[in-house]
Amino acid sequence: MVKAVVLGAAGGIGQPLSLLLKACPLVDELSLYDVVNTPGVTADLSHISSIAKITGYLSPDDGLKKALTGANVVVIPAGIPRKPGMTRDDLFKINAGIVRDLVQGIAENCPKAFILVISNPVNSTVPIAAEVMKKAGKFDPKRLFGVTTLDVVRAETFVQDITGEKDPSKTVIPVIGGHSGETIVPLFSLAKPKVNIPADKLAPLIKRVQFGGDEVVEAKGGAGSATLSMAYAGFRFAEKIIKAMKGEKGIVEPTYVYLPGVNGGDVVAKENGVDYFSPSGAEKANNILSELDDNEKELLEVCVKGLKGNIEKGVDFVHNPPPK
Ligand SMILES: NC(=O)C1=CN([C@@H]2O[C@H](COP(=O)(O)OP(=O)(O)OC[C@H]3O[C@@H](n4cnc5c(N)ncnc54)[C@H](O)[C@@H]3O)[C@@H](O)[C@H]2O)C=CC1
Ligand SMILES: O=C([O-])CC(=O)C(=O)O
Repeated sequence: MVKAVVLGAAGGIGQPLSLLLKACPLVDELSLYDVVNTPGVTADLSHISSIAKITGYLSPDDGLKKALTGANVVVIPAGIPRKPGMTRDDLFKINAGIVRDLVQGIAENCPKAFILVISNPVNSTVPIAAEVMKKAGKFDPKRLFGVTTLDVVRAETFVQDITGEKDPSKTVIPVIGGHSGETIVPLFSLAKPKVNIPADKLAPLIKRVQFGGDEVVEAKGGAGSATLSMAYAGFRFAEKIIKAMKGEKGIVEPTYVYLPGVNGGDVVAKENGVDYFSPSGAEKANNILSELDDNEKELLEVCVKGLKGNIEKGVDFVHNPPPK
């Protein structure tokens, strides 16, 4: 029995993500929660003739509790998106508190659920979620994920200009690190099947993956950031988690996790000097750092420097919250 919950379900990501989950035959029950507009989104999706039974709640009258009770997968796209000129870290002030409070709800109502954090800045909101779960004595690092799948999807898509591959999703590109600018490290040298990227095209390709989010933010001109591609990516990751829950083996997908608590993660943590990082797989933190080429090693150094500050900021927020 799979009960999936979307927190922030009425938003730009929340709506199409809820649509994909509603249509997914692996989901038995789907519960939506938002502070606005959940009844309308729920009524609309409820007319779709798929397996998932759908319910929707607003914040009053224990809405969060009702949505979360019995959940085993919770996806969180709640929070404000960027406008042109902003960094993801600029969202911290508002989104940190939103994620903290929603994860507190998870700790109280469905502590064993898999938690998939989409809300930015992911580099900090995942440590926030971990600290909230730790404080509640409910933290299981194998059940908390920062969703970085959009970076993988972008790497697959953008490299197609070079490979000419008909189906870009058939080229597997590990993307490690975090989820903002230079903390995103695509590893084109480890692409499967191998890709030959001309020297003059590699740096712009890497930059495009790292700053792909900005491309959408600029194009939307103040109306938000990636929503549809994010819903696709969020669903792709959620579906893999559901398949793993149902016993499927061999699933490999980069995702931002608390390394010391995941299989093989302690080695990756020690080598990088950071506790939160996206290694190359969710089920097992494959240590591929020794396989990087010299350029990728340099990118990784820059990544780790950026990540350290983002992680500390998230951890500190839970233990020393700013005055309300
Ligand atoms: N991880 C990733 O790769 C990506 C992350 N994002 C992030 O996802 C987040 C959401 O983006 P959009 O859907 O475009 O924003 P949006 O503004 O369209 O939707 C956010 C939704 O969250 C709801 N919300 C706000 N506070 C809430 C609370 N306390 N409880 C429940 N719901 C609450 C809002 O009412 C709204 O419906 C942003 O922080 C954005 O930066 C966006 C794209 C990619
Ligand atoms: O760029 C943003 O703010 C949204 C995001 O995380 C992305 O599209 O990768």
